[in-house]
Amino acid sequence: MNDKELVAQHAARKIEDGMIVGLGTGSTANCFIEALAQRHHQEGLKVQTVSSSVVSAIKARELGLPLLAVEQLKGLDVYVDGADEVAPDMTLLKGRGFDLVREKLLAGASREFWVLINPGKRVGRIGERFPIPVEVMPFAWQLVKESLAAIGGKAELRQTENKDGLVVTSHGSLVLDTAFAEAFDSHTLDTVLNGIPGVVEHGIFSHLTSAVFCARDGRVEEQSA
Ligand SMILES: O=C[C@H](O)[C@H](O)[C@H](O)COP(=O)(O)O
Repeated sequence: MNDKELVAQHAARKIEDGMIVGLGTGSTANCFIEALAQRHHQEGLKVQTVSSSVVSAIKARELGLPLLAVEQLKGLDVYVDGADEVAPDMTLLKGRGFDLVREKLLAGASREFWVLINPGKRVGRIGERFPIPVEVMPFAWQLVKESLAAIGGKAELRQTENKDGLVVTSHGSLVLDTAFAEAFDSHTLDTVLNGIPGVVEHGIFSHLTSAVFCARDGRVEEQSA
């Protein structure tokens, strides 16, 4: 069993009968969906799920997990997802994929948010390895880019892998990947980004994480808020 499967199974074992479970997006979240489906089928665990992306919804449906639409939700018990960076205070950077808006919506609406990682995701500060993904309304990208420059951010529109077009998120936004030359306080930047007109969402997840489960040397370490 690899680290992603190990940490996914650890999280899936904590799910209880009757819970509404949010499914994240990405390779680690995929392992969790598989582990949860296994418990649902083998142990008769009764859960309802809601997905942060079309990809996760398709996977959940294929594996026979009961799936709710986000529109039906008034809240959920736990949201389980991976992350790109995790700071010591459990602030996250997410959004290397295309599903940032629904990911943050579900994380914020959930009673608990569990983040599944390996030690390679830990950083001293947010933005250490990746630029900050900022989702923008397509017509606003140039003006938002100027606003980001005014606070010290160098923003580039995210291109498709083979550089023949722009990435469009599942929400229909463009992404400005924004690097800051100077170290910044992630909570302050979170607030500042939230206040820029034309910004739909961004990848800093502050004060949302309840627990980080980290697979290391065949064991899972837990860090709780
Ligand atoms: O938008 C992407 C998500 O934030 C993912 O959860 C994140 O990129 C981690 O993905 P993975 O588990 O594949 O490393």
